[in-house]
Amino acid sequence: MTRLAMRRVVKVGTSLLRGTAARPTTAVIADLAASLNRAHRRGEAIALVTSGAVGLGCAALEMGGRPTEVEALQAAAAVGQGRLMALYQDAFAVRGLKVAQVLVTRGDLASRRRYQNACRTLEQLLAWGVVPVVNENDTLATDELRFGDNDTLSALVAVAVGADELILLTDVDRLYSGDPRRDAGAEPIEEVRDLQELERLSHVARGGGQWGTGGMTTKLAAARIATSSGIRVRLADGRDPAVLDALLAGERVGTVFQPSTTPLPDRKRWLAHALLPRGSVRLDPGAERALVRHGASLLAVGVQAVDGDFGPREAVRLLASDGRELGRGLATLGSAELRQLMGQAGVEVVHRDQMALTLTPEASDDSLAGH
Ligand SMILES: Nc1ncnc2c1ncn2[C@@H]1O[C@H](COP(=O)(O)OP(=O)(O)O)[C@@H](O)[C@H]1O
Ligand SMILES: N[C@@H](CCC(=O)OP(=O)(O)O)C(=O)O
Repeated sequence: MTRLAMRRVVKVGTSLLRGTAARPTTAVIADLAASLNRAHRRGEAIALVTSGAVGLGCAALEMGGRPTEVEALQAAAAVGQGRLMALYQDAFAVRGLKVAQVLVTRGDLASRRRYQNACRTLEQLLAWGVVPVVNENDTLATDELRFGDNDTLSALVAVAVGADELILLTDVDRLYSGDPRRDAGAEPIEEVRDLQELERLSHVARGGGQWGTGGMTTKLAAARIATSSGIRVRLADGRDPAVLDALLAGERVGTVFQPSTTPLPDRKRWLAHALLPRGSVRLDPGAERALVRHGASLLAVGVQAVDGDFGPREAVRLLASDGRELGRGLATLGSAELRQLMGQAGVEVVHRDQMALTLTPEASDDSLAGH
């Protein structure tokens, strides 16, 4: 069935939600509700990914800065998350819109079953015209199973709902060639056309402000996940309420990251981006060419090295001989057995159907040219 109405995921960062003396958090959320309501009335489906639990918790607890200890962050999030939802609920209710709280951890989305569950629940909420308000379950997430920033989470939510567009609202008006806070000569970048250009820009990204977590680094990682899944990404300044209206009207504001014209199919999106790799397998140039150019399965004969400790059917990173990530997949063999068998002919390591490559053949050709 083809969907006619636009489907968008809007991510609102901590830097924005904390508000300022001139525009407090309640005003930020009221403006968001007004803009999203206009899109909703046009029949568009919207999911919101919101930060702010830790920030609002800290404000409620009258802390001067963001604590560094995990317990304090998790406890502050428990205080702030309820407040955050109350603010959204009130602001949206004024306009007759219903919201739903959805809290997830990285571990939830890495499990195929729970990921599919999340997809179904989100789909049901959108079908009811309810706005899902998604955040990481900060209070329970453990170090190895957490996102930490909401950029990556928002990209996976966009993948999960099959969004057309992901809008990242933050406190800077677009991507620059350096952090504009520190580098006055940083040049604006208005369009990133494809994954290769995105890879080339990875060095421009720096960390975030005092309250934000990932800065531009995680926004570019989110753009990589979304665009390789066929989702357009727009990065813009949410401090001016008119900006979201302009974005929702399709106007060119901020930086646009164009979607891949050859997006990964559904299941492979999950394989490539939601799975948590337990180790990595390094390929020789011949194996890289066979996978990237010819869509072949990975055989032990092309494996140069095995890192980490993984069992059969667990996720691994597939690396080129120079360390570039080619993609991810579910291993047929565990790491111990693979170490014994690597270099041998006729042994399958990752079947092509259980593998998602995120490096384009062109980018691979560029780097293989030296071999
Ligand atoms: N290349 C860059 N272009 C634009 N902003 C950058 C860049 N590198 C770092 N930044 C910083 O990233 C910040 C936004 O990230 P962050 O504070 O994590 O916000 P959020 O809470 O919205 O995710 C900006 O305020 C800016 O100072
Ligand atoms: N889940 C956290 C948000 C983490 C965070 O700050 O992310 P980001 O807004 O991407 O810098 C919270 O609600 O406080």
